Amino acid sequence: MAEKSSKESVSFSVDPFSNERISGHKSVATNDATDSRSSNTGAFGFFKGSAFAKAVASNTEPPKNFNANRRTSVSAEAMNPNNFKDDWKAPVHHLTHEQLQRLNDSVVKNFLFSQLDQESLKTIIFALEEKRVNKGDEVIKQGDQGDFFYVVEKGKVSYYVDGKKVNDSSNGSSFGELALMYNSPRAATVVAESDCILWALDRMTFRRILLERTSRKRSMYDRFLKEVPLLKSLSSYERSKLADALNTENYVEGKNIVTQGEGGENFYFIENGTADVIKDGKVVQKLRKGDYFGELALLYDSPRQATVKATSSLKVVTLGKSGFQRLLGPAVEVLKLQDPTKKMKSN
Ligand SMILES: Nc1ncnc2c1ncn2[C@@H]1O[C@@H]2COP(=O)(O)O[C@H]2[C@H]1O
Repeated sequence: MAEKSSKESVSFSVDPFSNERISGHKSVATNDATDSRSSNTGAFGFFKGSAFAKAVASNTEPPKNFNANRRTSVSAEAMNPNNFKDDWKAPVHHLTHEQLQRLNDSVVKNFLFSQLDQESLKTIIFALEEKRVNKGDEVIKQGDQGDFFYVVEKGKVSYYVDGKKVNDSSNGSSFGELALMYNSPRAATVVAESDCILWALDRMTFRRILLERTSRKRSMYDRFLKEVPLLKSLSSYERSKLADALNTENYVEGKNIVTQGEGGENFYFIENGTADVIKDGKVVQKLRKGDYFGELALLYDSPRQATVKATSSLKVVTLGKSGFQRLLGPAVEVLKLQDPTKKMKSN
């Protein structure tokens, strides 16, 4: 297919309090490779210092040749992102300052975007398109071809497979990745349970920027998650969504992972190695592969109730607060029932 190169002028010199739209104006196809983009970080004082501000206001070059509406045939794409053709262009949408503010406050905080480099984050931000749907609207129909991946800014959606409700999700969740990842028909119907604000990301931008990470994480954590007793009640799809949110950390023997009295942001599973749980200077529990810790601070918004120290070289899988509340599903009830501080009191 003959591809045109494009040139777009991305002007960031807008009044942050105006409703003026910010972005590359929708791509204008020309054969001129020169770039008239300018950036003005001053306009982004609102998001000062954040990864979001840096991504949005960065001077670095967005991918060349943005093109809003190109649709690549499914069969032409390989699963391996390295095999993508290099003439890809992400769409660039106009975003108001108010939209950017909302993205900054919610969607961009999603773990899916948290470890992206600045350039990728910027591409994603401007490729996102706001979609408002009403209660009862069908956002995705099972069996259809996949076009967009969605992140829920606000509202609740339900998932139906063969007419039967399988689960639901709300603020901060995402859906519609399967058909884009596997070039398969939509695996479920997605219906808005309330009026919703969604952000849609086109399939090619999803594949170019999020596919590899998502596939890698899902396959990397799948075997381990299947073996964690706490997660036995999760479906394989719920385990996949959980895997998206996980990260790995390594500690040397003797290092504290969490410290009694401090605040807590993460929940941990031990992937390899051993650790001691130490409360008021006394070892109260020994942990090994498949065990978890760090749940109490997140369940009750309390300081860490004990210190956890690596007693060998230790590899842990971490889950942040928002994922913890959203992705552990029925396992959260199990965590509450198994609260070790309650067990200690009743002993
Ligand atoms: N149990 C489930 N099985 C399949 N898809 C699900 C399930 N729960 C939620 N979904 C989401 O529903 C989406 C429908 O479109 P996709 O198949 O692209 O991706 C699917 C998932 O993101």
